[in-house]
Amino acid sequence: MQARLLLEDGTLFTGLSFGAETEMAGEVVFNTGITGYQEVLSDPSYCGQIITMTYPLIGNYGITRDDFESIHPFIHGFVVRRHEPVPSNWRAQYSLGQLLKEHGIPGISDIDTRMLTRKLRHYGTMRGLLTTGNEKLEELQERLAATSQMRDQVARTSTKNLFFSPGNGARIVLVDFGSKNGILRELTKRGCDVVVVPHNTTADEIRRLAPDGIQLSNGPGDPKDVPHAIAMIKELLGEYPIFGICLGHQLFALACGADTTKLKFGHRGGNHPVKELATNRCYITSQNHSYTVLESSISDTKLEVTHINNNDKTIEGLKHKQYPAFSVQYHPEAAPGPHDSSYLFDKFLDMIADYKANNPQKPRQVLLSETLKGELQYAQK
Ligand SMILES: NC(=O)CC[C@H](N)C(=O)O
Repeated sequence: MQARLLLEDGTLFTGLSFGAETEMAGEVVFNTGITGYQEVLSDPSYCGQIITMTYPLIGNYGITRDDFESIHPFIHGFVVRRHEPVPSNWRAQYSLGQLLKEHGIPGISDIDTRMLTRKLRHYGTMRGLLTTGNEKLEELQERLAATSQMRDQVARTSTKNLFFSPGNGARIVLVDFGSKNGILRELTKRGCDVVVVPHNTTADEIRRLAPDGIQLSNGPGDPKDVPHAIAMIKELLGEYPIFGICLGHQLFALACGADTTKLKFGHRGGNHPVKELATNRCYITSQNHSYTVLESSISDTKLEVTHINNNDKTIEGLKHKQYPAFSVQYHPEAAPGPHDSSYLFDKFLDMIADYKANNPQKPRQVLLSETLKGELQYAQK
C-alpha cells in the first residue's frame, strides 16, 4: 500500500506504508541513531513528532517487551528508508510495523530519507502530513496548512496519578513531564525510594512527600508551555537538591531566570559529543531535543555552564552557584545510546548525601511552608 509524506514547503515523498492505515500531522524531525528505534519511538519527548531515522535499515531486530521507554508511543509517524518486516533476533516478539499498526501510527518506507534529512538540516524542521489515503495533493496541502502546533504535550505524556517505586535509599520525587522509563530504572537500580508525580504537582504537595531530592524528567514540547512547573522549581530551589534532565534542564534554567530558544533542527541521536568544561573531557551522549538554553541569558543568573556541545557549542549542562542543583540537556539514562553519563545519577545521590550531612540542623518542619507548618502544629497538639 502507498503512503505519502507531504512537507510544509510542498515537497511530496511517495513510498510504501508499513504502519497503520491513517493520516497524522506533526513536526518532522530526524534521528541519527544506528540502533535503538524502539526506545526512540517510545520516548514520550517525541510526542506529536514524525521521526525520520537516517540509518537506512530499520526493524531488523524487531520489537521486544523489555525495550519500551513508555507504555505506548506518542509519535505521529515513523519514516525509514527500508523497513524489515521479518525481524531476526531471539528477543524479537513482533515487528516494528505491527507495533505501529497496533497504536494507530502511520509509517512510510522506501523514500529518500537522506534527501529528507538534508532538507531538514538546510531549512530547519518542518511540519508534515503522513497519510495512507489517496486524496488529491491540494486536499492534503489544505489539511496540513490547517494543523496547528501542539501545545499540551506534557499534559498528554505525564502520569495522571502519583505512584511509588519503593526502595531503601534516598527518597526521590521524580516529576514526570513525559519521563522515559530509563530515569526510573537508573534511580531504582541505586536503591532510591522513588515517588513519581504528575507534571502539575505543586511545591507544597512535593514538600508533603518529604523528598531527599527532586528529579526533573525529560518531556516533550516547548519548556515555556509548562509555566506551573517553572514556578514549582523556583519555589523549591535551595530547599532540596535538584537534578534536571532535558526538558527538566530547560525548566530548571527558566526557573533560575535564564531563557530558552528553539534550535534549527535540534539534536537527536546517540553520538553527540559533549565537553565537560571543568575537565576538558568529552563524553559521547544520547540526545533528543529541539530547544536549548540561551547562552546570552546566563550572565544575569546564578547559573554556571558546566558542559557544551562540541558540534554547535550550545549549552549541555548547568549548575547553580549557590544551591545544590544541576542539570543536563542530554540523557544520562541512555536508552538508547551510550551509558557513559550514568555516573550523573551517582553524582546526584552524592549531592543529596552531602546536603543531608551539612544541614543536620534543618529539621523537616523548618523546611515546610507556612500552611504546612500550621497543619503540623495542629497534628502535634
Ligand atoms: N528530551 C527532552 O526532554 C526534550 C526537551 C524539549 N521538549 C525539547 O525538545 O527541547
